[in-house]
Amino acid sequence: MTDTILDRIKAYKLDEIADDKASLPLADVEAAAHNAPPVRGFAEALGRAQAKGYGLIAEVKKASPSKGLIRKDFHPASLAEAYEAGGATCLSVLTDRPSFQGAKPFLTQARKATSLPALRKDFMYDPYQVVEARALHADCILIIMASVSDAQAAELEDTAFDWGMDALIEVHDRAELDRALVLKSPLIGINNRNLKTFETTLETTRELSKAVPPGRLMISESGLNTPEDLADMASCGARSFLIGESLMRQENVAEATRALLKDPVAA
Ligand SMILES: O=P(O)(O)OC[C@@H](O)[C@@H](O)c1c[nH]c2ccccc12
Repeated sequence: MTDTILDRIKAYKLDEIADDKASLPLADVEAAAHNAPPVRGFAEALGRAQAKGYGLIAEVKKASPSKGLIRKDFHPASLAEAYEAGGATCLSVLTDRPSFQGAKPFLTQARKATSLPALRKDFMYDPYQVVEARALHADCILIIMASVSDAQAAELEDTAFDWGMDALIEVHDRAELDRALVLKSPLIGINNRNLKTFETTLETTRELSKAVPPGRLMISESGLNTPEDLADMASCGARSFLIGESLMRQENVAEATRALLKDPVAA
């Protein structure tokens, strides 16, 4: 079978982690994590936001493997400020370089420019990366069920909780959702994009949302473009969203964020 993009990402990520561990031992990363500013409650902020409207995790994203360069004029701190001004609840910052042209300092820069909790958006396999996320000031990490075993997922989640962070558990099909529900985290992200084929359809949230039990906080991820899309997802019970590309393509990001969050019925 030919490799999927996810297989290729995993291969270079494991090499990267080995290199990072060799140049900066875990004890040093832990020391940096201990010196990081206090955690901002990520799940708590989403819960509060969606109690009165929508929760928005706005993504600082320069490029992607499927779309190439998304935004030329790219300054993580000013983009984060624009998101906050437009009403975003949380930030997501890509730290993966080979596929997304991200960088680890982008996370620290974006978070520091706002008072919003921030997600480290990367492909996580090793607890080392979770501690590193906190050292970069992350408040939440991503666990992609499509690319980890059950044991790995539990280990990543435990490490996040040990450091006071939240964990967003990402799923794309029913089997991944069932595995995610064995974990402790209340945050379930339904990715509308298949990370193996890049096919994106909101049908994924429409279908999988039916199997998410009450008590979990559902986040619809990827391929969301309009207030009507958000209303569609909300009618399935997903009132929090992870959105990158459609906002990153706009010249005025604050204005675009505000416009996207407008209730399409009231507007
Ligand atoms: O740019 P979009 O279509 O709004 O999607 C954002 C986010 O959901 C997407 O970047 C994403 C979801 N899961 C991921 C895992 C790794 C990298 C990226 C992602």
